[in-house]
Amino acid sequence: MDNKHLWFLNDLNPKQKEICISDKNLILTACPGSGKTRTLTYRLAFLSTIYSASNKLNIAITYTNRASEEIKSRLLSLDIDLRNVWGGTIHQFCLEFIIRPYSMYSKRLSRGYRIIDEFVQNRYVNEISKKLQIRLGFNENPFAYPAVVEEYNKRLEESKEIDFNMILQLSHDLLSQNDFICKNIASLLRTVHVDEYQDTNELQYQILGSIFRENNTIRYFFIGDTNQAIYGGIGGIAKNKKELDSLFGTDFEVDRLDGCYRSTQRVINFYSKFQIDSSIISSESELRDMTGVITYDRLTNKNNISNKIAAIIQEQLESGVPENEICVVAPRWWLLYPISKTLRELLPDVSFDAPDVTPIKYDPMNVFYLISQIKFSESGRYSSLRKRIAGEIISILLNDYKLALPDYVDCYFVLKCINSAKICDENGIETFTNTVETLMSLCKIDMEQEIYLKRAYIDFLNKVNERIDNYDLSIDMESFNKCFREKKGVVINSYHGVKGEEYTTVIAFGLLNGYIPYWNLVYGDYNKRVIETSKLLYVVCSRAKKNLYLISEQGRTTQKGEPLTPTEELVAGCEDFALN
Ligand SMILES: Nc1ncnc2c1ncn2[C@@H]1O[C@H](COP(=O)(O)OP(=O)(O)OP(=O)(O)O)[C@@H](O)[C@H]1O
Repeated sequence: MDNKHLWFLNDLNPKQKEICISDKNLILTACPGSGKTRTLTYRLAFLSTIYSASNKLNIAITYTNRASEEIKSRLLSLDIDLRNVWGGTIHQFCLEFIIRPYSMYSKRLSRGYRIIDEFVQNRYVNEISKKLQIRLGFNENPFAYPAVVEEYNKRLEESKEIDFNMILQLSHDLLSQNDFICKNIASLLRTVHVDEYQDTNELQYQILGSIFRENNTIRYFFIGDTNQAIYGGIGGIAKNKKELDSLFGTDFEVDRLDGCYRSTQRVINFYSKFQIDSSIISSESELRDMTGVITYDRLTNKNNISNKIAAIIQEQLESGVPENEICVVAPRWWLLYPISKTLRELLPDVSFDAPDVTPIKYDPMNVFYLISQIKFSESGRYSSLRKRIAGEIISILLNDYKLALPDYVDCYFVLKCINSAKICDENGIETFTNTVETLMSLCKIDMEQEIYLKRAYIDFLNKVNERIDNYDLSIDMESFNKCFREKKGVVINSYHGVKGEEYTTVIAFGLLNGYIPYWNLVYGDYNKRVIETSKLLYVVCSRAKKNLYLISEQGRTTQKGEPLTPTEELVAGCEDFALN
């Protein structure tokens, strides 16, 4: 391969480059900002370039859709052909490579299935608990009751439904009972990269291991940071070399990246106080020696929090920080929604990339969500994305619902049907129902006969109507278009949602016992509490390049009216640090 095609490798430091072109099975650990994502992206670019004539796939499994979209857009900006690159979450991998192509080998899936979302799951669980006369307490997990689990599973099986978690279990079952499936999938792959591997759960490791054992020429890369393992509560584990060697039946190399290209040394020194496996991190950033701002505010009252944050944003913008380099974070979405609204009112000239309460909730595995995404997003733009979504709609109708579609139905046909459906400016729901009816009729699908598809449609409409009622939303087209509009500006997101991202200025509020750590840890094992809380603080604070504004606001209370107090681990971390 001519070196000029690999020009992008010059953007890496020698260690990153060595890892990028390595042909070993590797566990790569590194501190925040050390270039894990950059190295992973460039490795995909490298593999795609040197094996451009091969169909074998280079897989990147990411924790979130946002992360995989980020990697794909970085690859596109490097002008890399994405044909032999696949990126997505482990659930998407299982659906695309295991469940859809091999559902006929599963008793549970062979007659068709639909994936239910949280809305339907909650409805079922509430109905079942009521029927079984179980009164659920605040925050109580209904699945802790075996009778609920039994009834719930029975109900899903009867109605040919599966939930999100079952995707993994059913994939695992398909692989463990059918060696040929593992072999077939293994023959398609060249490399598998698992980003944020510290958040991988046991079942996910087993799925990946069983594919690898059928073809040990696949190269596996596990990339992560154990200090950022914030999903331990839902089963995330960073397996060590010995465990991975034994599961994959191979010899993994362990390597690490050092140096942080993101933050000032001062920010690093601050967040290092929350490190679990202590190691010294040096700044390699151009900002290295800058002082920036690190403050901790325990005096602002919750009623004044929007004014306080608006003033910080204003000051940052005036000092030249661009909008998209400022981020406001909180531990819970319900804390963020009201702030987004008031910040927009207080700063009408500023754009926000903020959570909006919209009629349609993100649910990319639902065929009706995908139909609405095409109908309500701008039609002239992102033609390759729209084509991909149309392909996904066909795949769900064929594979999940087991429908027979006429031969002429392809991506272009689906797009044409959806685009041609009548728009009703004052009524997004009517526009949506027109669209579904047009598409189904032109694809010769009789919804009255397809009861499972019909049920999914009704559930989708019910959810939209419920959101409109609960949040008092408008039903005009603008309200629906807003669901899919690309957002730009000051980012407003949750602590977990900003993992992997970076901003010049991070403003974090809601740093209170009960929110971080959450109640289950406040009353649980003390050591566990300290570890989990420190990891979350580490993740949040390490997003900042230069400025960090931390706020434990006053005036918030428990449901019983007890005042919430500042997060203890943060108070201790700030004690001997020279704050501004
Ligand atoms: N060799 C390098 N030279 C210059 N900048 C770099 C280099 N490597 C990484 N960076 C920059 O450092 C920043 C952090 O990189 P990246 O996001 O890949 O880190 P990370 O290890 O994935 O961080 P985190 O663990 O927090 O997600 C990015 O802005 C990236 O472009």
